[in-house]
Amino acid sequence: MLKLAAAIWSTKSTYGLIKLNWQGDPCVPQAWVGLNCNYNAHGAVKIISLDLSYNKLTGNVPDFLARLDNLRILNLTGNKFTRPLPAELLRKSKKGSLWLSIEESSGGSCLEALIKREEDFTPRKQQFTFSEVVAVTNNFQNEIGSGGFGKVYQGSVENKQVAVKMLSKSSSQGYKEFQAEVKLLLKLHHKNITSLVGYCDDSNHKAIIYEFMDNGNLKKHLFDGSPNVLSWERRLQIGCDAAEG
Ligand SMILES: Nc1ncnc2c1ncn2[C@@H]1O[C@H](COP(=O)(O)OP(=O)(O)OP(=O)(O)O)[C@@H](O)[C@H]1O
Repeated sequence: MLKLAAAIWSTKSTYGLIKLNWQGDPCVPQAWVGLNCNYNAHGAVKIISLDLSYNKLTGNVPDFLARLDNLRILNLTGNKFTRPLPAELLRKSKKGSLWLSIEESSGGSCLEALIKREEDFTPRKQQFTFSEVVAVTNNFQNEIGSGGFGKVYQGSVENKQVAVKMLSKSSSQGYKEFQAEVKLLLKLHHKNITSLVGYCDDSNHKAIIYEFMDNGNLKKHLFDGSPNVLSWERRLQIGCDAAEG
């Protein structure tokens, strides 16, 4: 455990590959691991995901992995660990607080697994007709911005503020990107990712409806030209939160 912590500190990086000194197994002195971590208020490292896959690791899966409170994704696939796995790891995985991959046959990436898990939980109607979009935006009354897809309008769905992005025919991002964004957001939910409220995929009109984000465009708050520019600590935290999402 100590060696893992030391290795992580030495990278001074929140993402990447590090070399791990695997204690207690002379056959496998080092392993390449992918990790994603950030820091708590006291500067201590919090590991969110750990990818130990395909490192030919043997022996017991260390108990301390179950004590990493922030760990959400643990990929142990493609090793030769002794069974059973630590009971606490299995309990967390069963409870849903940890995505654990151990079998090669389970296949797929962590992202695919997370999406799969969401698919099991979220079947609800999110498709809107164009006339519903017209009603949601009060006939496109309030344009709040424009981006890669086209114009963005403010609206409301069931008394909740929403932002409606209309895919314009001249947009730099086409129907493929539109479909990819909708498909992904339908399945993926994370506190740091703006959630999808719905979409419209009529033959002539395409729209994506998101939850409304107050306080304007983040870009304005991040750059020095802003009158209320945020502190560097705050900006770094926002960067880490966005990357986590
Ligand atoms: N969910 C939202 N809540 C509030 N305002 C939003 C929301 N989404 C977009 N906007 C507004 O619309 C503007 C354009 O957003 P949009 O995401 O289309 O452009 P972008 O940031 O250039 O991204 P991209 O090029 O990937 O589409 C934003 O700057 C913002 O003012």
